Amino acid sequence: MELVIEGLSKYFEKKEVLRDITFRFQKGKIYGLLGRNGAGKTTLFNCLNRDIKTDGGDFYIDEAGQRRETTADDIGYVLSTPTVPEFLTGREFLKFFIDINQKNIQDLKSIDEYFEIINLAEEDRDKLLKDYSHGMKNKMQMLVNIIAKPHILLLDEPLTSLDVVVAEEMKQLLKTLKEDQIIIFSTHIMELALDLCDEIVILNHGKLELVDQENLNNEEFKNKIIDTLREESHA
Ligand SMILES: Nc1ncnc2c1ncn2[C@@H]1O[C@H](COP(=O)(O)OP(=O)(O)OP(=O)(O)O)[C@@H](O)[C@H]1O
Repeated sequence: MELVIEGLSKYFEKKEVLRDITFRFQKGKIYGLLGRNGAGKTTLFNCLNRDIKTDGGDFYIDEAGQRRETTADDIGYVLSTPTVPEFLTGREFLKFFIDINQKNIQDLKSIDEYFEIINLAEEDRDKLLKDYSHGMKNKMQMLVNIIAKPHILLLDEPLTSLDVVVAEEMKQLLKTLKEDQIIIFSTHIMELALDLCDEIVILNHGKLELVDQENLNNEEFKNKIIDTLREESHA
């Protein structure tokens, strides 16, 4: 399975944020999406999630040469600012999510087993989501996406608010998920991208560009990424 983007463009008034983007993302890989502030990473995710309209181009799923449109079920989107129904407890939210998605969930587990995946303390499971910390809400968002296992997982700066232990657990979890999914992960943290991702993709001048790792060691690769990102500031 591949997510194919062809000639995608997006303007905000006269500002061209995404410029004729063409790229193929492959199943089984975690892609680190790097770009400077305002480069258009969130805009790209919003387009792929159909939250905003594109101004040109197309994207679709290619399954063994068969082209099909993406559906809402294909895509999971974890926002940097988590949005959860604040009036529900963690347990009520999970139960509701599982109830409405039951037919699509493989290997259904108990609610508490799901909480164990994200190491949410027992005392927090019956608290209202409005009283969860930013990191805890983020973990809940990650968890529903882990349960639903969409074909394409878009993660917009998801680990930034997690403490080091949880971030490490999430990284390991993402590595186990990637086999069946395309994971696109935007981050400003270069070490995280290098550590977690199979490919590094830079959003530069409104275009997506794969950074070829060749035989570079981590330090050289890092410098190459910074050089590419720096070039944009002179554009
Ligand atoms: N709804 C909108 N209306 C007008 N301009 C917008 C809108 N959304 C985003 N932009 C502009 O599009 C550009 C890209 O923004 P976007 O949020 O996609 O960047 P980003 O790469 O995610 O940035 P960051 O890393 O800082 O989060 C910015 O110049 C931003 O001001």
